[in-house]
Amino acid sequence: MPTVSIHVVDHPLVAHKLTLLRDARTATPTFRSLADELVTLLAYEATRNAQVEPTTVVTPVAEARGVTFSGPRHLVVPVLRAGLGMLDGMVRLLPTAEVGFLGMVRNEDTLQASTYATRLPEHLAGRQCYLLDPMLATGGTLIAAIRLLAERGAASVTAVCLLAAPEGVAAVQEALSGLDIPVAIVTAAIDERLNENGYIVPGLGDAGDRLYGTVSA
Ligand SMILES: O=P(O)(O)OC[C@H]1O[C@H](OP(=O)(O)OP(=O)(O)O)[C@H](O)[C@@H]1O
Ligand SMILES: O=c1cc[nH]c(=O)[nH]1
Ligand SMILES: [Mg+2]
Repeated sequence: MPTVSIHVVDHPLVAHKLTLLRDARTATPTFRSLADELVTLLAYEATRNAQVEPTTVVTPVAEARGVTFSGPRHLVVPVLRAGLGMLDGMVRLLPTAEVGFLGMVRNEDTLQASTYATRLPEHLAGRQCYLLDPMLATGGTLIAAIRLLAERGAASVTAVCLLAAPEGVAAVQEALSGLDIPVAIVTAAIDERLNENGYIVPGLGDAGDRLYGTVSA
């Protein structure tokens, strides 16, 4: 099995909301709501391999067999800034998860990602981790973020993205092929390509700017 698996969520609800999100006429308040709704839909797929163990509960009628999450608590890590717009949508489905933070920014001239803030547990042994970042463009940001979680002992990393570029997916697969933990990317779509500025085409523009109403220099 390849280290990095890719899951494109093929569902009319996802496609409909993604189309509205892409539209340049969609203003910040609606963009935020759509991103939030989309993440909750993607979270359903992203948590498919959540570890569970058998349990029993007593219904008003009889005992029922079921399952409950097992192992240490899930860790959800939004990559600031834009990933923060995905946090509520994710923890809506994983309310018991711990939340860590990674601040990363891509230099728009060199397209190199750098880390400016880290607030994560030191040791992640046995923990299933979920990284939130709406855009997988060159892949530099995601590669660095996944490596950091793996170095701290994460049992698995699932990246939830709204959009990915084929170049970024290939870069992540190549860079992380030697990693000894499962890595998954769950996305609403893989677009055509990157443009000369490292933006996803057709994409949705700058996710951070659209979420927070800022304008890039
Ligand atoms: O795959 P890459 O080429 O590394 O690019 C993707 C990164 O770029 C964007 O963040 P940005 O640097 O714009 O920071 P922001 O979230 O603060 O806007 C995006 O949210 C990703 O983190
Ligand atoms: O298309 C892109 C690429 C990187 N970051 C974004 O916000 N959008
Ligand atoms: Mg940005």
